[in-house]
Amino acid sequence: MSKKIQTKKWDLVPLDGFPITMMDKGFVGLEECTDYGLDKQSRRSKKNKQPKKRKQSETKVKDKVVEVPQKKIKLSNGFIVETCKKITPSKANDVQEINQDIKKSTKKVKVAQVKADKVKKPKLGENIAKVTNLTKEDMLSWAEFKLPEEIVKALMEQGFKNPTKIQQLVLPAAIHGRRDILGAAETGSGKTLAFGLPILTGIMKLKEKAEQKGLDVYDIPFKKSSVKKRKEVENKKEKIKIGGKKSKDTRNNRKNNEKKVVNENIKESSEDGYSSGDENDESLTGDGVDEENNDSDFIEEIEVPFRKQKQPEENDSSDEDYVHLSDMLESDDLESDENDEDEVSDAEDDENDDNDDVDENDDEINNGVSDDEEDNGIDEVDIANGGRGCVKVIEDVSLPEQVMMKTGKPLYALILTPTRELAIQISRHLIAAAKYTGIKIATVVGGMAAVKQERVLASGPEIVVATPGRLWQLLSEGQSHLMQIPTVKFLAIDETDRMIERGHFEELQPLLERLNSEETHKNSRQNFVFSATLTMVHDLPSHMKGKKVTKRGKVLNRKIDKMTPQQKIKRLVDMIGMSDPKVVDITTKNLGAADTLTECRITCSLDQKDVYLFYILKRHPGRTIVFCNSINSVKRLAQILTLVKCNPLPLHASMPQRQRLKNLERFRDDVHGVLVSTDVAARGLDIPDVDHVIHYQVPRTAENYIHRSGRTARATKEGLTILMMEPAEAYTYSKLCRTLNKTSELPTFPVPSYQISPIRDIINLARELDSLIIKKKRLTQEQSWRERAEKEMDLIIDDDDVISPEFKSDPSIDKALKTKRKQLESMLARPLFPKGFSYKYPTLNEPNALQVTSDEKALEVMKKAIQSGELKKEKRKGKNAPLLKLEKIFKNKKML
Ligand SMILES: Nc1ncnc2c1ncn2[C@@H]1O[C@H](COP(=O)(O)OP(=O)(O)OP(=O)(O)O)[C@@H](O)[C@H]1O
Repeated sequence: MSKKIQTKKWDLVPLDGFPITMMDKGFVGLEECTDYGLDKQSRRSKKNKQPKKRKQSETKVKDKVVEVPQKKIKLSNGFIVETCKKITPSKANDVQEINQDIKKSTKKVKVAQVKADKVKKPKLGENIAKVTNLTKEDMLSWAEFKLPEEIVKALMEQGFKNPTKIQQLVLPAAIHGRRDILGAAETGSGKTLAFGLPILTGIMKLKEKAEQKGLDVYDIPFKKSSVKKRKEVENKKEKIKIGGKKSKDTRNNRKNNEKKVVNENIKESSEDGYSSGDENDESLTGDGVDEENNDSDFIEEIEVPFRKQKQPEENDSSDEDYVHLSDMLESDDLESDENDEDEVSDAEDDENDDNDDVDENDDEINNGVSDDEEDNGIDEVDIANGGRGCVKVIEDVSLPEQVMMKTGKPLYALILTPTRELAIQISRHLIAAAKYTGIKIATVVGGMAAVKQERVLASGPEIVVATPGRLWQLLSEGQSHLMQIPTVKFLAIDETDRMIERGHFEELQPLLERLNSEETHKNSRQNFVFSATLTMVHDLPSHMKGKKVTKRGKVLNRKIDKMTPQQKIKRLVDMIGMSDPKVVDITTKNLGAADTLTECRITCSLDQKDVYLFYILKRHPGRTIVFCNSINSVKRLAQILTLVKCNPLPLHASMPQRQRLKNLERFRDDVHGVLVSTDVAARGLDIPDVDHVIHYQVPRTAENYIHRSGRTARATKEGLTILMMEPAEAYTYSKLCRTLNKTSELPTFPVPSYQISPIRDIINLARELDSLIIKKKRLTQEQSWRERAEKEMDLIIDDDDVISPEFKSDPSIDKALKTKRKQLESMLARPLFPKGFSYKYPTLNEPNALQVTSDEKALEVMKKAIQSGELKKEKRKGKNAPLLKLEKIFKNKKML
């Protein structure tokens, strides 16, 4: 044994159970080296160059070890046996531990850093922290709504100096009038806070009232002033009828009295529209003492400028034909209820069949990819969650017995949305506004752990923002906080038209039944119904019109009419249980699209769509959403765009929820991000500064067109939407234009024809590569499936059935893949739009040359094109003017 080894510290290893035979051969014992001396200061090893900190901790360890070996016995066979009271832990291990400690601490620092980075990054729906220099004085335009200070402070921090138009019109009626609201305004106009602020304010006032009066919130008789006002007037009328005299004079007096009583009662009701039981009683017994009519808050709401004044230069009459919500609610259509039941349900059928019809059509337009999962609501199915998502057929579900739950933490408000992302976004918008109020908001959506959501619900949040599927699930399981749903004081349904579409949210009907199960609570609940497309109705599909031949060959004359907007709204009001809703409709002839949106189209063959899309993405980079009609189209397009290095972020309903949110956040953080999505992202998503929305396929409904397009041009910003259309989509396109009251076609986006050919080569190559990849994938899948099946079933395969090795990994495919990949890489490495390029070109869609500078935005290009188109029209008119004049003179002469 070398000297080196001898100097080491050795420890005895017990030999219990060791074979005796070995002992016979002179084997007496075993020792283990407990100290390799790696930490010795004298040694010139790299390990000696340890940071100070490490050395310190080592010395500490050293200090701890005081035991030294007591006896050393050298055995005849050369082994050394030594005894010691305590085993000194190896310093080598210490070093290791220390190293681990250091690693751990650096890891911790890194994790903390990553966490800090994450903290800095706002989540979806969170406002990117702006530094606003707003002061309290700047917020004066909010003063008239008497919002609580805490809310104004939060709005100030977000830089919301003024209310948006819809907020301006909704807040007085909602906060002071406590009216139900039917709100329609263009996309991106701030509808979320138009219902969010009254809800937050209402909750704060309710809490305050309960505290002041020492009442339980549950016990506050919660009357809507509008309902109360009507009842009071009716009561008074009744009283006067019984006891009043018939003379003219007294009738006049009575009229005056009536007026006074109304005013007085209104004055007596609390200013905020919430009343305690005492107040209510007092008001009913009021004798009509003369008082000044100084509180007209609840008598009439602020007049809403419903109709946009027609500009003299506007020569289309679309706004004339446009029926506003206010017109609808005043119309007789809404007042009659029973007679039009059948018509309504027929019209509903049509709406559904309309979709079916388009589906048939759509099979031709989805690039030949079959859309099994698609859509008609199926887009909402959460496959990862066992199909449990927004679409579920409710059959004989018995809910736990309805009991009036008093958990001590009332559920004040329920907000329903059609998609999970929207629910999350709304929650975050409300959380930001409620920052200083202490109001808690919970999000209940599918695709995420239900347990977590249950835990949050157990803490008793005042507001729940939910999608119908998960909400119904938790309610069915008897979640105690949700059992208070029938007593909620506020209900908001965002994107309501989508929510009530038949076949889309089967859970909504039973949910509404549950919400409306108690008449008193239903009547006192304040309802908010919002969408940009509340009034839009579709044309009947062709197969629904005219005659129908039954299976037995009988010819039926169908009397199916298109659902009127009035019927649609009436159905909605009835379904939700609204009473005397205040209508705020500020949509214009654009039918829900923002005024700042520039619309255009690209007409090309189906085969060319990818080419034109690639051109737009490369030539005009910017934050772009590409909408497809089906999940399969999204997958295919995302694959092609990945191959041509556009870094697309796919988004569709069969993706895991986490990935969906991640992709949305990545998209938000990338100024050149490309989101390829189904209509799951069409509604409500508020991603700032989206430059372009591209409809890769003509959307199935006009609503979808409006909502998809509304992802750009938000909150007064400008944006561009491009509709890509191939010949087979012409019918859907014309239907879309009809529903949108378009009197002229969408203008064409200018694309230079000669710039397209190199791009076409790239796309063709990418497609070839894509089909090779799919082929290879299929082969691999098939092979692994066979192998698994063989294993599982313990099959013995005939020689004939064995896959030949060259078929297993087709070398020709691999080779072709390699070459094509290389080819594509080199093509992509070349500049697509070389410098020095004049940018003067004849365009395919716009035959006249256009001046485009290299860094021009697509929006600018389009605006120029529209302008030059207008100019040309004017010119043409100008050119023909003398001729027309002559013709007129000639005609006049003839007449004479
Ligand atoms: N008073 C305000 N001042 C400035 N910005 C506001 C104000 N209110 C809301 N916003 C911002 O406007 C944007 C659009 O708001 P919101 O998402 O509520 O629009 P929306 O009308 O619901 O749109 P959509 O119809 O697409 O759902 C959001 O980024 C929001 O933060």
